[in-house]
Amino acid sequence: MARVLIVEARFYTHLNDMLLEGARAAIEQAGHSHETITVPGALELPGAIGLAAESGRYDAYVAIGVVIRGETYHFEIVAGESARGLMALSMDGLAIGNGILTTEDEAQALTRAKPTEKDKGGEAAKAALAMLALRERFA
Ligand SMILES: Nc1c(NC[C@H](O)[C@H](O)[C@H](O)CO)[nH]c(=O)[nH]c1=O
Ligand SMILES: CC(=O)[C@@H](O)COP(=O)(O)O
Repeated sequence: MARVLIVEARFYTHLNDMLLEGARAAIEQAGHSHETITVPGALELPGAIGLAAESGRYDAYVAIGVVIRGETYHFEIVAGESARGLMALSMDGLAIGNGILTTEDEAQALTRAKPTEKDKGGEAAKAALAMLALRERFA
């Protein structure tokens, strides 16, 4: 049984709850255990996963968050840098699923967050588990 850490940027509570539901269901259906920690925003996700990885307690990580375009260039920073940070951690060998939605509006985010629709939380959890399986295969 793998130990999966879900790291959630709690910026849009109602959307996060749906992403979390999907991620937890996917991990449980695969027979693994999970814990969840919360950070303020998507920019904190890579740093939090990096800190958690140093503990050696977890086998895989799922990053959950929602970034919705506003009026300024801030969207590009938050969306791009959070993904870049996760990618850097992946290249260091961590098994990570990226469940950060980056959308134009709330309607796009809602469709993607709902477990009964695009289920991006579940998709990210499955990606993390797939990367863990690959790591074990090449160990
Ligand atoms: N605008 C969004 C943010 N912004 C906050 C940053 O992620 C960060 O917490 C802040 O700059 C302090 O370091 N975060 C989201 O998750 N979603 C957004 O739409
Ligand atoms: C991530 C964003 O773009 C957003 O939340 C910030 O909005 P704004 O650009 O209107 O300050």
